[in-house]
This record gives sequence, structure tokens and C-alpha cells, in this order.
Amino acid sequence: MVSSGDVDMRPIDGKRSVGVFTKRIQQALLDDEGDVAVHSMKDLPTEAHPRLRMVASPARETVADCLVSPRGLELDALPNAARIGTGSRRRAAQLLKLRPDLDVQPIRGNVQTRLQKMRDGEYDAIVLAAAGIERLEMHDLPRVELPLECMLPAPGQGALAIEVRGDDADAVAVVSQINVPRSTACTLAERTLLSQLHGGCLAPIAALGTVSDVSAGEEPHSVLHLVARVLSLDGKVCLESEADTMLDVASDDWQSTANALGRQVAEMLIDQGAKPLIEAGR
Ligand SMILES: NCc1[nH]cc(CCC(=O)O)c1CC(=O)O
Repeated sequence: MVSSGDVDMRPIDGKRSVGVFTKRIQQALLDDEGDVAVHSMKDLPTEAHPRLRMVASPARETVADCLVSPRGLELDALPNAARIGTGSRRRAAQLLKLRPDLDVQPIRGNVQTRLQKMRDGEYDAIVLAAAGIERLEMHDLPRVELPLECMLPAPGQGALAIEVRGDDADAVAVVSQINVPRSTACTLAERTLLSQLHGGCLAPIAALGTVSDVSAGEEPHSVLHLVARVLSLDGKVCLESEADTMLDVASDDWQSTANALGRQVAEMLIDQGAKPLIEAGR
């Protein structure tokens, strides 16, 4: 299906940008044109649709972002004042934090459109999610993966969100079976953080949840870790917080554990002064 995010080339702005990649597909579900919708988690607004239910998120793809350029240069090898295409304030701010000389310019459209603009010489490099490149099977694309410590991903990046109609009991039962609770726990924490910060999809907010297994010297258990950043648009201010919690996906309340972690890290960022940075990005 073609969404408005694929065809709308106007610069992104607050209200119009909510759900541009997902609305058309949700409408198809509501109109019974299909029974199962597959979205990129990061495109799905944090506020759930009243008649739809996100029932599964399968194993997550690579979460990192990539720097894509005709010669596949590393970030520090780009020439001075290189022109970088990205409409994402999160990506722009994190790039400028490391390379204040860069000339970051807006870019719109789907992955193919963006690549064409780069090949046409409009940009020296663009930033794309590794997951999108992998899903489109563009294995030969010249690119380098940006390390997570220099480019923390968007909440939900690399994950899929599978939605069905809430009253479609068969679809709920069948599709729930492909859910991977560990993936869901991570993205739940990230998305709760995002909604707590009232960041919307445009704010310079990055977050990454990860699950790891602990066994050394203690009862084996899993830990959910969440790290998040809020930046000024020019990258000169970068707040960062992290926390972790025990996670037991066999328990009844693992979802509230993930939500609580998201709220906790959001509160820590607010205490550091995140609100004015987020307001400035509106
Ligand atoms: N902004 C559009 C978008 N939505 C999801 C992806 C692919 C990555 C993913 O599924 O998380 C992309 C392209 C990109 O960010 O490079």
C-alpha cells in the first residue's frame, strides 16, 4: 500500500506528520480490506487506535542507523561542511553533536526516493535505519553502521508492529503467537518513555531498550535496560539517562515492568531539564 509518508514531499511538521506511514494501512484494516497490518514500530503513534490492537512484535532487526554515501565513508571521513540529508531532529542533533560543521538539510520520501536524491548529488550522505536497508535487501548499498553511542536509535526502530481489529478474536489469537515478548518489552519501555515526554514523532529523543541474561553467581534472570537521550536541535546539549529492572516475561505483569522503566527514565530526563529542549523542538 502507498501511504502519505511515501508520497508527501513537503517538509515535515508537527500535526500533519503523526501517523503518515500508518494511517492508510490502519484504514484498510477498519474497512475490512485486510485483517492484519504490518507497520514499522517507530512509525506507529504511541496513542493506540480505539478499534485496533497491536498484538505482536516479532524478533527485532538491527536497531542502528547507517551513514549512506556514494563511497561509504565513515562519519569522521566526511569532508568539512558536508551536506547531510535527514528530516529527523534526533539524527540531526546527534550528528551535529559530533560534527558541528556538517550542513544538515531536510529530506523526505521513502528510502528509494532518498537514495535517488543522494545519487543526484543533492546530498553528500544520508542517514537511514539499518533495518529498512536490510528489509529492502539492499545489501550492496555503500554504508557504515553508526555506533550506538554516537547515534542512539528512535524509539521502536528496527521492530515491527502487527495490528489487527480489536474485535477480531481469531486474528488476535493467531497473530499473538508470533509475538516475541523480549522485543515487545524493549519497545514498550521506549514508547512509554516517548509518550511520557510528550515528544511526538519529531522531537530529538532517542531511546534503546535491551534485554540481557544474567546467570553468573546468582539465580538466572533477565534484565531490561533502557538508555535514552534528549538533545537540543544543534546537538550542543545532550541529556542522557539509563536504568534497568528485572524482567520475567513468564510473569503476568512484565508489561507494567517495562512501562515503569520507561516512566522512570523519562522522569530522570525531565529532572535534568528535558522539557524545555522538547518544547524548543516543536
Ligand atoms: N522514517 C521512515 C521509516 N520508518 C521505518 C523505517 C525503517 C526502519 C525501521 O523499520 O525501524 C524508516 C526509514 C528510516 O528511518 O531510515
